[in-house]
Amino acid sequence: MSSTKFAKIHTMDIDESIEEQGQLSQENKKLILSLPREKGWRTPYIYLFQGFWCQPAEIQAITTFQKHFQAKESDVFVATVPKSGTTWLKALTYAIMNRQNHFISSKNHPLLSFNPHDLVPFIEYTVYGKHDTIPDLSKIHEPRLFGTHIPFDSLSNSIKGSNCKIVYICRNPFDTFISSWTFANKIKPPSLPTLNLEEAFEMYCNGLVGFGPFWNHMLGYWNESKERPKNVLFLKYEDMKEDLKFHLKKMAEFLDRPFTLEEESEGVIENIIKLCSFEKMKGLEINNTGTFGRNFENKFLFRKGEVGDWSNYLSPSMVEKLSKVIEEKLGGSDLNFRVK
Ligand SMILES: Nc1ncnc2c1ncn2[C@@H]1O[C@H](COP(=O)(O)OS(=O)(=O)O)[C@@H](OP(=O)(O)O)[C@H]1O
Repeated sequence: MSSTKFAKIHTMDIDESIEEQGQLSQENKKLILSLPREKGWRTPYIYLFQGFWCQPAEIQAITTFQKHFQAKESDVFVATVPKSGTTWLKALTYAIMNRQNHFISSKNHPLLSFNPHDLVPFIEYTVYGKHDTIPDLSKIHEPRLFGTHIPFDSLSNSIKGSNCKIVYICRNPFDTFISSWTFANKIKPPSLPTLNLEEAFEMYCNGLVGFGPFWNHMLGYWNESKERPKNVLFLKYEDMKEDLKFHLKKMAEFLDRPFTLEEESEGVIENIIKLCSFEKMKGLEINNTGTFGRNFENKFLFRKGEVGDWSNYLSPSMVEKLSKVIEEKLGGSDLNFRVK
């Protein structure tokens, strides 16, 4: 594997978050300087890169990933809109994929001692984001499981051209917004002021949010799931909440690991549901003490886990405005959401 040298940048001409987020190569610094930027949610700025908004360190990780990642046919990606059920979907996918080696009812199941983000690492944070050399992925046990928030169009060509599987989840934009806003204020550096609800809401409605606009993110995977249903499975948080058993069976079939009749009669599906439930995961020691990604506390990943909590925050005029945005941006597709 080749290695890339990342030079430490000592300038104030981009923004301080670049220094905070780590080292950038000269090439990436030049690239970032050329991009449109706007105020960020938990970094001073976010940058418009390949049609979506993200932070400098993410841009560097994504460009390295795009250049170097070689997909394998057996790879599985858990792709998500941030704050739409990523942690839950990673846990469910891991449990399904590994149930021959890790029995769901085992007291030593990895999901009892590791946060799902450690078991299914993010491409743009953990796999490429923390390295100043290109990571050697050749020794990872197959099938490899990765997570990502990267929009479909920006996945590496090797993924788009391969037979690997992508499980995607999104969530109604009202709850996704509240989850994103509360999370951003919990994990932002103390140097940044608290982001108020109204300001964050305007940014969200204008598409200015990490990996947004959210409508483009959803439509990219939605369209691909229709074109290549064997490769992209499109899920919604609300549907999973409503009937998880049905969706677990769908996921297992999509991942070529259907539940056998014996497994069904032994209650394997119900045990996966319990193992990955909000209450179970929130109660684990690892999820109260550990950290993930860039040292964010695991406990912030588990807030309420409900459909409809937005109604405790948004005014009628905000609801009207976001409904209009959703209609305008997604109305032409047959993609819609249950919001309560
Ligand atoms: N097991 C389980 N079941 C149902 N819901 C769950 C579960 N785990 C996390 N959550 C809720 O998901 C929201 C966090 O979203 P993500 O996991 O996508 O966050 S992240 O993008 O990975 O940071 C966040 O939603 P809100 O509670 O509405 O903020 C979490 O509470």
